[in-house]
Amino acid sequence: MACALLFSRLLPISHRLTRTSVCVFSLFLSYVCYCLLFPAGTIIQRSVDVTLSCQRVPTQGAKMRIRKSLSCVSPSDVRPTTGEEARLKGAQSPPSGVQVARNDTPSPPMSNLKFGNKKLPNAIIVGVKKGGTRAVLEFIRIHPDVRAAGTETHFFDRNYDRGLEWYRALMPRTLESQITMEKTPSYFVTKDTPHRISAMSRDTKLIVVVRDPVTRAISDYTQTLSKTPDLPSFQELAFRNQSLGIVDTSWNAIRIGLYVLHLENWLRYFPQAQIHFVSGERLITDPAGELARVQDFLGLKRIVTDKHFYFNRTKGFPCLKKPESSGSPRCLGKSKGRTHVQIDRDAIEQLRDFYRPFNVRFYETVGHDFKWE
Ligand SMILES: Nc1ncnc2c1ncn2[C@@H]1O[C@H](COP(=O)(O)OS(=O)(=O)O)[C@@H](OP(=O)(O)O)[C@H]1O
Repeated sequence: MACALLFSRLLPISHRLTRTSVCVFSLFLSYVCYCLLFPAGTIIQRSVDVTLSCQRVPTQGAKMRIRKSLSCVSPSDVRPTTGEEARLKGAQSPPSGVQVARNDTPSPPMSNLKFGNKKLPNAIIVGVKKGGTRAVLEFIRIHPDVRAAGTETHFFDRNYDRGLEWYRALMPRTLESQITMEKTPSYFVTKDTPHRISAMSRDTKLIVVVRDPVTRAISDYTQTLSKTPDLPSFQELAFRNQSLGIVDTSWNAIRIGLYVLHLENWLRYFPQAQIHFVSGERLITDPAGELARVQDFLGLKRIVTDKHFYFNRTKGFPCLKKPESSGSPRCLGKSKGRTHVQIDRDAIEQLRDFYRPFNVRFYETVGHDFKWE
């Protein structure tokens, strides 16, 4: 418009052009100036680019929708990203040509998102040796909210000096909703273990699988004999003087069965409500019933039920229809459910007499009669 006014002033007045022709000429000059300042097609081309960028991205599924929104952002929309967005970007890189501001905050690796983190156990099967601890662990770990260390860690009795991080590293990865478990049966009879577990966490839930101490001692002896064939006889180890009925309580196979004495040590550090006792006998006759109580104790939904078990006649024990690690039925290994060494009746009766008062005290303390007679 300024060009047009200037031009009209320069025209000789004598030409006496009409007002209308000046206006038309001014408009023409305005158009020429405009075209010189803004090359043709610039605005049109840009708007086409943005439209194509959005159309190229498929729109099925949530991830695709997120990608679409990223690819369609205008530069003014670009801003530092939140952790969640950064993770999404890790999975889906933005399309070429779209500049997205980088977030320098490291996002968790995808492996963490997929498998969770290694956590110290929330619940530990602390005993007793030969009580049925492996069966309880294998049965409870088919629950989707339970993950367990496969092998016995012996952290609180043999490896305590290695530190909690060493222990944590042995644990499986768990999601926030899952609980971590391990089993080491020797914990129950190790003096230092209760206070060490309580130092890790006073909230740790404890499970003890108990079994008739006489049968347990024979099972223990059978296992040792399988590894040490020249072992003295059961009676020689169990009694200081069998004719007088004096039992050798220094022999581990006998000592472990004095449940009430070991329990007293645990009760100095943990309230009884935090210790759950599984009957080793009922674990064989009614695994689903015992597992229902274990799930209740752990605050889990009752998912492991009688549908998960079948009785294997050859093995003579309940087995899993579908264990955690595979889709086929599975019984516990050969070392679980062995034929016991024959022990004479008198020795068994003497041991029953020996254990009776300890058993009664144990029943009274835990408020349950296990009927070991
Ligand atoms: N379903 C099933 N299958 C096989 N075995 C079963 C099962 N349920 C309980 N049990 C009993 O578990 C006993 C072994 O106990 P533990 O696993 O605690 O032994 S160990 O301390 O880990 O060595 C083992 O003891 P033994 O019979 O003396 O071998 C079994 O009686």
